[in-house]
Amino acid sequence: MTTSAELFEQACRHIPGGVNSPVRAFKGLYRPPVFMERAQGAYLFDVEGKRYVDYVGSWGPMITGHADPDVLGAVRERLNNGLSFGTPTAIETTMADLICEIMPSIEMVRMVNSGTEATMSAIRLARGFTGRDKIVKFEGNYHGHSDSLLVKAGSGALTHGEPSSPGVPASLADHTITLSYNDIDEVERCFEEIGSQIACIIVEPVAGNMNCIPPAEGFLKALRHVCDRYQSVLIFDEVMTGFRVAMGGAQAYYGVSPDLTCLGKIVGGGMPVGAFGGRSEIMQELSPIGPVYQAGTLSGNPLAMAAGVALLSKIREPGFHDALAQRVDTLCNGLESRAHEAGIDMITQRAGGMFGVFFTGQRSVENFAQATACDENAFRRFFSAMLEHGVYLAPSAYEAGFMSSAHTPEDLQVTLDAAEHAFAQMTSRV
Ligand SMILES: N[C@H](C=O)CCC(=O)O
Repeated sequence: MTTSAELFEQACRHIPGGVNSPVRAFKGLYRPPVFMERAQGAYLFDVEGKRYVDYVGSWGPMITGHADPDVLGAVRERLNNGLSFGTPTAIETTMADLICEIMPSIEMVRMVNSGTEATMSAIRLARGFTGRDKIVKFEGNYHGHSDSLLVKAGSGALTHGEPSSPGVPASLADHTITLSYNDIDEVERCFEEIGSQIACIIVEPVAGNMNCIPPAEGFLKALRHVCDRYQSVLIFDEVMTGFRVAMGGAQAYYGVSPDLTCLGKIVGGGMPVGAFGGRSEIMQELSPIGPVYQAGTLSGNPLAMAAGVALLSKIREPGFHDALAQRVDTLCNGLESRAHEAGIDMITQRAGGMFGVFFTGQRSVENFAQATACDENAFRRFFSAMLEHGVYLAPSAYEAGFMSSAHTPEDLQVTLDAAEHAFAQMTSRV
């Protein structure tokens, strides 16, 4: 049997850092990443045969668990027709209709291949529509790895200590204004000064790329008002939150409509898919009807559409998201009470089917400064102990956890038992 450590060594020969996305590398966790062999329901199975209860869910898409038979069946059914045609196909319209029905703020939508493409394209469209260059984003929000957006970013960039990446021209980064998440006064001050130059605000309506930070009361509404006042475009990056915090995404959950929405993860059912859409007036600026260019050889790929349509159709069932949130509550309440009993400063934050664990004595974590002030060492010890006890959490203190409908009460109990062991180990080493 080849171990994860051996596979990692082999991978590092020809793949930078041995991984195809940095967050997978377990950097700073004092051990090589675990190589997985297969996944089923709530579980991952590694190459050495060990089973893990999984709360990463491929970073979000696996909301009904891994290898969902309905999603696999939909892909199988299409497979023999061919992989990709580079022509329109009817299932792209099925997908567009479904998205527009589920998220009424989206009147027109275009499919792309990843969340990064979705946000990058939405920014270009907002700039083209308004004729302005400057964009506002928030510190610790991550919108993929395109140049304009890789400034003071969260996710892997933050995990690896480089929230702003070399390789982004300073002249381009100059157009990106980064403000503090949840600080509406700062947003208002910025717009009072240069509002007429700002094309858009892009925001994660729940900041899931610096752990899990819900919006402060009134924050999203205030962004809506500011954008209306200055005719800037409000973009919700719902790559993570879309179809997860509620079927209609964070915009339904918090009752605020953006002008444009970026989607990814669940919309592709586990295949590489993204989408961006919104008000027709803006979307009609896109080529071939408008002048803003955006394209993709594999965009709207029929297999990917089949997977996405099958998953979206399945999770529309009434009660699905309430049950998911209920599981998150059971898990988070259980973690908090066990940490409390062990005398460990730890809190959880939640939004529908996503959650975060913070090692802090604070009562809540609301922004980048507070998130980065949490005890990363405690997180590392917790992560390692949980892994040892068969629970796979995101290997970073800055990533949200994801629940699926495949997680059973027994899986949650296994997780809470593992946490009890982990907290005991942590206190015995302090
Ligand atoms: N937080 C990232 C995406 O949402 C994690 C996935 C990745 O960067 O590979």
